[in-house]
Amino acid sequence: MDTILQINGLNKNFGGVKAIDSFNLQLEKGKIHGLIGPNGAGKTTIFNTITGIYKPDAGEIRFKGKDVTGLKPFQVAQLGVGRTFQNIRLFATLNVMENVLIASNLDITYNMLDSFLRLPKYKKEEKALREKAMELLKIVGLQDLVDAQANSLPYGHQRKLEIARAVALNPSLLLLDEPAAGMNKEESVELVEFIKEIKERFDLTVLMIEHHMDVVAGLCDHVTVLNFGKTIASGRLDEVKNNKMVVEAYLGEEK
Ligand SMILES: Nc1ncnc2c1ncn2[C@@H]1O[C@H](COP(=O)(O)OP(=O)(O)OP(=O)(O)O)[C@@H](O)[C@H]1O
Repeated sequence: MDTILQINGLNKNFGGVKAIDSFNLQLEKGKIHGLIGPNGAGKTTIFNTITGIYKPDAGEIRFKGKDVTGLKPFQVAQLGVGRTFQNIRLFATLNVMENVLIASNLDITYNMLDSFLRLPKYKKEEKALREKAMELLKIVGLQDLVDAQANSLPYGHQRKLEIARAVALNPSLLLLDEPAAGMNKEESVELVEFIKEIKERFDLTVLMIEHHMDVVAGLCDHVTVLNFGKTIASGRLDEVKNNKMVVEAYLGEEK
């Protein structure tokens, strides 16, 4: 197996709160892994630590074999880790195509002069970026809305646009923070198909935080269940969902 992300003994405290307590994870390339658990369990803190927003107090994060612990967010992104946020972060007043192109622009190799003189290198790369953006927008089903302002889109479309934007950066690992939040049943069924499609098409490995168990069941090969920063179970969803600690901590809340 080819491990893409390896986390060993990760700790993060906020004052007296152990937000992450001795967290370990081994994520194999091409898998979809779920992080689940009740509110405040430490899931988003794990994402923020992987992506360099927080420095861990202890532990190690290796991405594709490289130690990335404590790197800056832009360095982690450049190495191939893309993410979305729990609260959607789009450029609200830019249109759909512009939102995707802005992300793609982190990937360009032409320089200011190429761009100013509109030299062939600039034109060629711009064309390729637009084509990829359009392809992504087709997969998301937003191809007819390229000129629509991001904040005019319905919520479900904004979530999909945010994922398209993260994928435009060419990540190999995609972190999705509650992609189905606020979606109705029909939208979350569509989302499951959409995530499967982009995973195959762009050869992604996915780590996702999700509260909708139908979405987790539809996508995740494995899940890790957290409570108060600690891993209380891990395995396939059907294996862990009847675990006593899990039922008490989280799934029990839904019954
Ligand atoms: N920047 C911060 N400063 C202080 N405490 C924080 C900070 N970020 C998170 N925490 C605390 O760390 C713990 C874990 O929070 P975190 O947001 O990671 O949980 P979560 O599992 O993502 O929850 P949710 O499902 O509600 O998003 C909580 O007790 C939270 O209050």
